Amino acid sequence: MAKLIVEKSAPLKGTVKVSGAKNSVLPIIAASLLAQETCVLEEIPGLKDVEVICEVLESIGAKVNSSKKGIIEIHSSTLEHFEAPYELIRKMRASFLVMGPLLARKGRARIALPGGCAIGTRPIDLHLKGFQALGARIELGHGYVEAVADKLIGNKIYLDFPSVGATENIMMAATMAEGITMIENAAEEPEIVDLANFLNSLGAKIKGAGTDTIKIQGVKELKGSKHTVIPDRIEAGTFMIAAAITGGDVTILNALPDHLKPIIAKLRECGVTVEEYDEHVRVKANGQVMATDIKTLPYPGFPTDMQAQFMSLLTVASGTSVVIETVFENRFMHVDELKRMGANIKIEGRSAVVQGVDGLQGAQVKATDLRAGAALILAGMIAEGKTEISDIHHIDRGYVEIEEKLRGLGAKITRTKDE
Ligand SMILES: CC(=O)N[C@H]1[C@@H](OP(=O)(O)OP(=O)(O)OC[C@H]2O[C@@H](n3ccc(=O)[nH]c3=O)[C@H](O)[C@@H]2O)O[C@H](CO)[C@@H](O)[C@@H]1O
Ligand SMILES: C=C(OP(=O)(O)O)C(=O)O
Repeated sequence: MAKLIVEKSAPLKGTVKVSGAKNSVLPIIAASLLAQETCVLEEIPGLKDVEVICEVLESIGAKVNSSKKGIIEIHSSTLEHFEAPYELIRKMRASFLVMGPLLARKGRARIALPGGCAIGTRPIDLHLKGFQALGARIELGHGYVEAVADKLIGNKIYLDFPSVGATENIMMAATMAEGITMIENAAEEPEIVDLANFLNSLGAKIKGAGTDTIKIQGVKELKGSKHTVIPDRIEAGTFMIAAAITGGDVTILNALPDHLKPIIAKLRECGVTVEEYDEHVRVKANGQVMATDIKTLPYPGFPTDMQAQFMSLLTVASGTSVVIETVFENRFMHVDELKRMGANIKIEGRSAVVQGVDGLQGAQVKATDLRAGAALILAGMIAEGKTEISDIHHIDRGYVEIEEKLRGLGAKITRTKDE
């Protein structure tokens, strides 16, 4: 299997451009199933996950044209099937996001249960609770969940936790339900706002996205539209840490400071300079990084998807940091790998206590999940010697041309070919 080889690099310098957001594009592609006319999506990142969701759409009967780089055209006027098989759901949990649109379009959806993954058990109870509240009957069996509804009817739905996926799935299902749906304790992530903006461009009537209460007035039909996906705030955050950890000075283009508030605040607490502009940020290191504490929370709190990368930075900070993971119950898989590189980290329940060390050493390590993989690249750039990262298919799920982009900033990183 291919590996990434990372060597100790000079301070990163220069400019890098962030791609469209993975976590926006996946629900938006799923939402295209709701449209009777063509949808044209722009700023599409060339990611493995995007290929998988397009395969899911095609398996349902949508026509997907991705011949132009960065643009996808989707035609969903006729949908032949209402089922997404295990082979596709297994590849990517976010495939489950086709359930809401299929239920709205076909009155029926049969989707393989996604199951857990390296970062937690990741149940879908809140998605199902929402569909039931809209009038769907839910049946579970043989590893599949089936939802059926002659007609969806708007309702008030309170989410026990502001789940991103549940908010998206319910919002999509409700676009064509009869009457008004209110989602309370909804997720407030920028990707929810992007999805709502896309749905509204198709003719949906959604208000309040980006707050904890989303109101959806059902409409009869959705048309087509053209939409540009927002920048990936997690990719931007990863480059920000890359600048900070190597003692560099990097300008990150296509990065919205408004979406990066907790990352900017925490980097400043570490003593790093962050300059904010309309659509870019500049990150400049100022010598030794200082320890700080982090607690992951739903947006606008510190994102769980940046926890592993920030921890890499804290491994070499002066002093002791505490990192608390509250969103996923098992998102510390990178800790053992960082410890193999000489980090001093102790896990106590949902907290990791990171005692800064003078330096890291290169080692053979494994990307246990997407962001764990990104964290190891960051650690590899400051470690003495060579770091060899295996299982990099996880990294390719969420980062476009990561080694080319980092090399453009002066990093020493190469990919070995598949054996
Ligand atoms: C494709 C995508 O957008 N992925 C993101 C999305 O994942 P995803 O949408 O899966 O994350 P959720 O916000 O749903 O999950 C947050 C927490 O809620 C729990 N939960 C969720 C649904 C449910 O029905 N029941 C339940 O208990 C989960 O197990 C987890 O502990 O948001 C996460 C939290 O910001 C990010 O880490 C992921 O990168
Ligand atoms: C956890 C992540 O993604 P997904 O929900 O697609 O697994 C992530 O992007 O870090």
